[in-house]
Amino acid sequence: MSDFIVGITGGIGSGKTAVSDRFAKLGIDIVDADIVAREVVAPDSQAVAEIAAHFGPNALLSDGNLDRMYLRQAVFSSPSDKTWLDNLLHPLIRQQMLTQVKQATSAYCILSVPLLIENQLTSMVDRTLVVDVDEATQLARASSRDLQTETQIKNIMAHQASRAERLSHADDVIDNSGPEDQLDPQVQKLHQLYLKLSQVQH
Ligand SMILES: CC(C)(COP(=O)(O)OP(=O)(O)OC[C@H]1O[C@@H](n2cnc3c(N)ncnc32)[C@H](O)[C@@H]1O)[C@@H](O)C(=O)NCCC(=O)NCCS
Ligand SMILES: Nc1ncnc2c1ncn2[C@@H]1O[C@H](COP(=O)(O)OP(=O)(O)OP(=O)(O)O)[C@@H](O)[C@H]1O
Repeated sequence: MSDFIVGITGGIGSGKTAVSDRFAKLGIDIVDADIVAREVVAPDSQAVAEIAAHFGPNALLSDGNLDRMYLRQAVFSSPSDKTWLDNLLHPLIRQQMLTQVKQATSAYCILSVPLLIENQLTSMVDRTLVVDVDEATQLARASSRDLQTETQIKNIMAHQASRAERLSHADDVIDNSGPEDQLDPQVQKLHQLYLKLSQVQH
């Protein structure tokens, strides 16, 4: 198991995946909460059965997978449904992230979690790295990627920590306001730092 865990966080569309892909290229093991969140709702899982019972058959596609568009619409317009889904999934996601972190073997490992601050998960990590862009950039990038309207993205952002709140928890910050290749030197620099810190930890 890697002894040193770096948590990456950032709002929707901030560039967490673009950053963690670069650490992965350097040989660092990545545990990604968005991927884990999909694993815990595999077709035929207990969680999917509970979701179908709560939201009705429209919440599932004919192949047994979640209808993610339907659910996104449902939970981000109904606080009680969002709380219900979060209460079901967040403990499962947390458990599965812990299992995957234990399997990591690289010098340090990365835990990428959109809701690291919101769900008070900073105690799971040794260091918090925030991927930072302004809200207008988040909106533009997330809406062009996900084919969601800016109103939908704004609504999701309203359920996440503010930029200032997130930055107040940061040990390190990556500025992703420029073109993607400006991430490379920032990731390289932090990689060297994390290699050093993980050695001190031993
Ligand atoms: C509602 C669902 C089905 C919509 O699926 P969809 O494919 O449209 O979104 P996806 O999972 O790719 O999430 C995209 C982004 O939305 C944001 N987001 C997702 N869920 C939440 C949430 N409960 N609260 C705040 N932001 C959220 C995150 O920034 C995330 O990166 C899905 O987001 C979900 O299962 N959410 C509950 C689990 C969760 O909290 N996941 C995110 C962090 S672990
Ligand atoms: N510096 C950049 N310049 C232009 N586009 C970018 C940049 N960084 C990321 N993107 C694009 O913006 C979108 C969001 O980036 P990415 O998926 O890495 O964010 P994320 O934080 O993982 O998002 P989410 O939390 O929504 O999953 C993607 O389509 C990505 O290709």
